[in-house]
Amino acid sequence: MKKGIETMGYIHFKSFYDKYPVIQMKESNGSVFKDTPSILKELSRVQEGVIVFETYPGVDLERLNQDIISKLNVTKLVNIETYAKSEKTIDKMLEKNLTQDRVFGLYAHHQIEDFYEMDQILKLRNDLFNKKGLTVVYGFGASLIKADVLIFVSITRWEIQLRYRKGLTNFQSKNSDEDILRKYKRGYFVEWRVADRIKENNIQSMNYLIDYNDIDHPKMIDYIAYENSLNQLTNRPFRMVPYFDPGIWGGQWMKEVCNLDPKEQNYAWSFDGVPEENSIRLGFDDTFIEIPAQDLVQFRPKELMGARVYGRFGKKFPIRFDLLDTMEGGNLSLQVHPLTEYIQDQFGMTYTQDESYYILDTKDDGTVYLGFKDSVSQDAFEKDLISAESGEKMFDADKYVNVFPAKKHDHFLIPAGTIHCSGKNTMVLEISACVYIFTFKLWDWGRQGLDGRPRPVHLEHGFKALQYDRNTEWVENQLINRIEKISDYEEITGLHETEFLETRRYTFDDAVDIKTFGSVNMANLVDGQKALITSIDGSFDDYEIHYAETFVVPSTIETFRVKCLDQQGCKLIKAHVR
Ligand SMILES: O=P(O)(O)OC[C@H]1O[C@](O)(CO)[C@@H](O)[C@@H]1O
Repeated sequence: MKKGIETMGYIHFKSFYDKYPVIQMKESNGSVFKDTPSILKELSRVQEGVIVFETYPGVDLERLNQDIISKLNVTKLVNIETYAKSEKTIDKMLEKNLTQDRVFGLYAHHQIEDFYEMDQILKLRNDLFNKKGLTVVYGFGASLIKADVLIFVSITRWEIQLRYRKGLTNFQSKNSDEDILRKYKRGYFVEWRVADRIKENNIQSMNYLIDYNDIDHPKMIDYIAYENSLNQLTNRPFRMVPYFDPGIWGGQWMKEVCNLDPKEQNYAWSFDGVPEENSIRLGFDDTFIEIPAQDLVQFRPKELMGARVYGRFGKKFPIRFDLLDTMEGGNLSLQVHPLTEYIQDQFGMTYTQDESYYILDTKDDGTVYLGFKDSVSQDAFEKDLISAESGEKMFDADKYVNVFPAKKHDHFLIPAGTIHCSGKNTMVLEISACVYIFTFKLWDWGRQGLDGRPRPVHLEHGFKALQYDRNTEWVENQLINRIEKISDYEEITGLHETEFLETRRYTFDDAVDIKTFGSVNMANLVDGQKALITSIDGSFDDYEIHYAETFVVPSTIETFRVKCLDQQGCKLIKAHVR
């Protein structure tokens, strides 16, 4: 270790991990407004007609009104949300989607019109028709009124989740103190689906987008700059902004490797490869605009993912990378994911949560629980879990489930239906299908969640998913280090034949050329301090990535070159859709 560099011992170099990646945009004819005065100057040019602020659920309407709208020369102001159906009517309408469960619902197919008293909206449309002066309509659903100037006011899913924790309510709900899981469920299964449909239906008419993630510093771009940025992103590698969250089993590794706050108790998850949850920072000179990465999936699906993948998955991004840190932490819950037919029938999701654990690091006793031991009695197993859930006794997981030692660079494949969890002292890079909330916890080791309540266990769902024939021999043969050598530097490491992702690992100390196979690729530098991604045909600028960082390569790039910038050599793992 070099003198003067402080480490906790998980890495022998100073981490270059970038927590706030900004993707620098090249010049466009579009405009960027980097603070409130410049937004006001631009919008004040509109003196007649209707400005519509279509706000994503979770945007602070009071502040929007106070800091921006009230500073315009408004003749008539309409908060569209005052025309929404009552809380009771909406709750009744959503009963089937929200269910009684704390976690799982049914994807909503509603449109924004379903949430509004449409006869009153029609009347409002008539009242506003040809009105003199400036009318401003704002709120979730404001685009029900035809705009002369349409502004999307955007915040990211992670920002919404942080606001839920501070008391943000769901749309038309007085649920400030409600269980966070239920608020998230309402967002995930209903509101975000409806909000993304509004974007889908109105993107062609959008004039500006306000990035309202930082409530004190709104920023804005016009449609040309926005469109041009999406185009640029489909032609270059990029990273999404990661976020980190503590958990009951969380560890200490990411603190050091990802440059996080050492005073936090732990970090469990990092999501950095989930467009629905992560964001992208678009760099314009000395400022940036943060947009949900989902915008790129929604508005450039074919270029981003490739025609073949788009044809198969539509506007759903299929690959997920995330980090699970149990170093000096605890075991994840013992869990299983639904089979495809079950997730389709019960929840309305089209494909399932197939997973894999790529091991980034372990302590000497790092483990992965995977598959059943031989001759397990299903009856005894279920009875023991049921009595463990009722608190009668602890569940003896080791009696039923294989526990395999895990070491750096092992790859464990976890097709849906396989009982599993990462043990403590194991640092996992999860490489999975991009479905991420359909986890049926079976046993949580008798502990409480960080909120002091037991975390939700779903035995009934879990029992329907478990595949009892996945025993020790089957797991050893099918799921652990199924490495196929392609060349001196390239190997296929998975996933299992029932999973639609293929993963390839590259070991190199100079440079490698990596094919994308007509699919979007997601990759992570799993060894080496840094590497440079370069274009073979000069179509994009060099892009530096660092140890443990995840990045995306759009399908438009057929082959990319990665140069190792570490004398000790590099390893990179990437996934594409088969
Ligand atoms: O349920 P636990 O114990 O928090 O496990 C970690 C979770 O994170 C995921 O890996 C990703 O969401 C799930 O598969 C899993 O439920």
